[in-house]
Amino acid sequence: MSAMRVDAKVVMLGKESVGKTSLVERYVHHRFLVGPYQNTIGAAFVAKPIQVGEKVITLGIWDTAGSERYEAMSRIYYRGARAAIVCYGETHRKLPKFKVARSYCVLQHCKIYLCGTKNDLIEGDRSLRQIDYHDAQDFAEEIGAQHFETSSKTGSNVGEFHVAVFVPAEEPGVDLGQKKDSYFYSCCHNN
Ligand SMILES: Nc1nc2c(ncn2[C@@H]2O[C@H](COP(=O)(O)OP(=O)(O)OP(=O)(O)O)[C@@H](O)[C@H]2O)c(=O)[nH]1
Repeated sequence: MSAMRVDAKVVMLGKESVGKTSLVERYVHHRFLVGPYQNTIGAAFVAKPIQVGEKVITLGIWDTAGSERYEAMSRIYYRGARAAIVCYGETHRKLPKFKVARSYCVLQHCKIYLCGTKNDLIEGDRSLRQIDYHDAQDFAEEIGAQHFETSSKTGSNVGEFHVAVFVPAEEPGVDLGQKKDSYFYSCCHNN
C-alpha cells in the first residue's frame, strides 16, 4: 500500500472540549454530530482532497487531543504544520496560554489562527459569552494570529466545501471562490 501524499498539514490545537473535532467534522463532512461528548485520545487524522483549478490537493488535518495528559504528544503532531488552528470556546473561561500559542507561531512556515468556537450558543444567549471578542482580538494580535469566531453547529465562518482551497504561492490566479472571510479558507492561503 502506498503512503498518502499530504500537500499541506493543518493541526488543530486547544484545550479539551473546546470543539476541535466538531470543527473538523463540519469542515470535512459538513455535519454536526450530536450525542455525548467523546474526548479525542492522542490525535485523529483526516485527509481532505480539494480541487484547486485543475489540480487535486490533499490537506492533512491532525485533530489533537485537548486533555493536558496528551500535551507532550501533541507537539509531535504540529511539527511541520503549515497552519496551526488554536481553538478556544467562546463560552469557556479561558483563552489558550500565551506561552504555548506563541511556541506554535515560531514554527517555520506555520501560520497561526485563533479560532473562537460555539458562537451559536452566544447568538442564542449573549450572557453565555465568557471571552470578550476584543480581548480575543488583542490576544490574536499579540501572538501574530488571525482571529475568527465560528460555530460548527451552524457552520458559521467555518468555510464551505468550495471555498476551502489551498493555493500554493506559485499558483496565483486560481479561482478562490467568493467567501474569503472563513478561517479554513484563510489558513489554507498564503495571502
Ligand atoms: N452548540 C455547540 N456545541 C458545540 C460546538 N462545537 C462543539 N460543541 C460541543 O462541545 C463538545 C466538545 O466538542 P468536541 O468537538 O468533541 O471538542 P474537542 O475540542 O475535540 O475535545 P477533545 O477531544 O477533548 O480535545 C461536544 O459536546 C460538542 O457537541 C458548536 O459549534 N456549537
